[in-house]
Amino acid sequence: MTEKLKDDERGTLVGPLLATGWEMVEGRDAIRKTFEFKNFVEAFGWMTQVAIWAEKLNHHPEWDNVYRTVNVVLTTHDVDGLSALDVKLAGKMNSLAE
Ligand SMILES: C[C@H](O)[C@H](O)[C@H]1CNC2=NC(N)=NC(=O)C2=N1
Repeated sequence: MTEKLKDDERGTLVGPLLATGWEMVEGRDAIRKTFEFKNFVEAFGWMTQVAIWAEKLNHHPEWDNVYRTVNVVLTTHDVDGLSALDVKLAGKMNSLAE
């Protein structure tokens, strides 16, 4: 069963993500990041790869895409806050965008 991150876990698990452009969402227990790509095809290709991982993890982003920009919010709806799945998917998104 997925659990909401405990306070003492957040520094070690979410902290490193904040150093890579992720930030806390105001008023939500969620993280957000804007990814910029060379063009729409690159952006959509990345979204496609992420979508496959989201299905594999059964954990899905809240995202929108305008041309070469993808705005992403991650949170775990089942626990109404951040979980290890958000950390895992955020890390995967980062590595797929490198
Ligand atoms: C039924 C299905 O397993 C659940 O709705 C999964 C799907 N993907 C999900 N994605 C996210 N971000 N949070 C969830 O709680 C979640 N739950």
